[in-house]
Amino acid sequence: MRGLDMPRPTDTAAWNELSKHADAIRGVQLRELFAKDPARAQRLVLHHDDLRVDLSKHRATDETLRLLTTLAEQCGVPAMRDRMFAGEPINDTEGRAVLHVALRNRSARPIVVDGEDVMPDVREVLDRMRAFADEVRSGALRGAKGDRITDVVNIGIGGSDLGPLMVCEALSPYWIGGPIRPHFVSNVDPAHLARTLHDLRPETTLFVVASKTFTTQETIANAKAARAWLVSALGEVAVRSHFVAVSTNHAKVGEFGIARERTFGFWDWVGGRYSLWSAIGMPIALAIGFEHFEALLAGAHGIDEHFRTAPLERNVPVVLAMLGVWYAAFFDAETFAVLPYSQALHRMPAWLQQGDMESNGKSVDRQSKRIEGYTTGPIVWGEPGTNGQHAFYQLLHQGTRLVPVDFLAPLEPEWPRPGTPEPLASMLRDQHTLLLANMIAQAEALMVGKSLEAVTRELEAQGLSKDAIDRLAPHKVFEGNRPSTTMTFRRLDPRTLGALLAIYEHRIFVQGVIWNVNSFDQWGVELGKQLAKTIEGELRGGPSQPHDASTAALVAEARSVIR
Ligand SMILES: O=P(O)(O)OC[C@H]1O[C@H](O)[C@H](O)[C@@H](O)[C@@H]1O
Repeated sequence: MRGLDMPRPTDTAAWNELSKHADAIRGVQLRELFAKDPARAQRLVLHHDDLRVDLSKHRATDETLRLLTTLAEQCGVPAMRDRMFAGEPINDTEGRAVLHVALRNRSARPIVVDGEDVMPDVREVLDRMRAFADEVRSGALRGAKGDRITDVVNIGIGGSDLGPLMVCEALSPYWIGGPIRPHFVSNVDPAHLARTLHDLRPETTLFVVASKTFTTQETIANAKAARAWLVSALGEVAVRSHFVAVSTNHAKVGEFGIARERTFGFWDWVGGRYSLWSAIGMPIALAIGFEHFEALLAGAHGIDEHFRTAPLERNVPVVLAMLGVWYAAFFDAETFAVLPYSQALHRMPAWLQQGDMESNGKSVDRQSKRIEGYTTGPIVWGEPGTNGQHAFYQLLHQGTRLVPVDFLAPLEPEWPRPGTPEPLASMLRDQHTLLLANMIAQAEALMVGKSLEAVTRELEAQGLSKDAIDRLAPHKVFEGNRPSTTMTFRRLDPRTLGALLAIYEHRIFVQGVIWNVNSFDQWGVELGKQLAKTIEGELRGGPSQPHDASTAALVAEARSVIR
């Protein structure tokens, strides 16, 4: 066995047992489990700080959870987790350590990569971020014409966009009315940049060019255009005071013209999709203030410690991961929906899509063999409640596919804020009550369903004929038995948000170990980038390249309209 070789899940004894157990449980209704054992509502709940994770509505018994924990052990989850924390190069196709946990390590524990503690460097960058964020927020550091900076535009894509964007949206009560408004430009579609700049003034705008590699086509194109916008208004000299960079590639940043003292670094052991905790979090620190950014880190660190030390059967990310494996392996679940009942978390599904699908969307295992006999990462999707209810919940309730879902909600509303006048304040509070009622009801409806008898009785009471009832009733039946996790917490503050996000990151990690894939490379994004370069050349008038007939026709059509 090579260093990182882990057993294929299907070769373990636990998988075999789970497979038999799944056959036995498939016909069991959650309603029956609750009727027989109401105490599961208390027993199958995990806690971390004020986070309550209700697992009782899963198609799982104590025996299921025991077997899933055994599978985690037999697949080497604890060993791999310890290797990650120990700074070993577990991203073996790129020969890199995986240490986003070091970025939020609030303890005095050193974290060593290649014999060197990385914590002093981490702390140094955090100190520089603090100093910079404080100076911009206080107005000590101003624009080229002496104006206060009021707007920060993050230019980045993928991991250099989704994390900070999602966090800034989630924590908007911490910046609305404050000194800095954050904006995010990611798409190479010029509309994204142009529309964002339309409402901004160059004198008061700071650009954060965020790119781990500083070679990403979209980011460099947007950064160059933003620079042209600034220079045409304020001259070349303004670039110094209106641009900062976040990157691991200092040489490329220098070529772009951003000085070293305006560059905030990170390291190749930070994966792009795990980087919001690094200097990639600069727009967060600028918008909400460094102390709140630190609270976010502290929340994530709390989960890191829990993940590292809690027994597997009480370990929140481990149990959540294993339930995901359970449905994918034995219930043909192809997707996984994240449904935050919190408008603030509306970009969380998008962030998680990159985190999960770029990490575990693989079909070759750690032994470089094509994966056979099981599926890997699910399709991740979701929208905030209650919007989703009026869009796709039909399929969740009555579709032919099983979709495990995570419901998430803060019990306290973020609005009204202090000072909101009545009667608006009580109306907003009341809306939050409606929001929670909907979430709890949806989880109940998915699980309990509605039987043919109940539907028939209802239709009879409405006076429908027997014929009409026979025709209509089956359409109104809800099978139920559809599983969900419900995660509730007191408030969506930076600390709780940090904890939530870290849970999902480690969930991805654990599933990657079970499925025996390297969750930390992303070769699957390369081919499209490579082909786009060739086609770009053709669209710009370069010689035609060999393509299939469909691609060649599209290239020809696009060429005919491009000036
Ligand atoms: O931060 P950058 O180097 O600009 O990379 C931005 C993104 O681009 C790539 O396509 C990767 O798939 C992502 O993992 C990454 O987050």
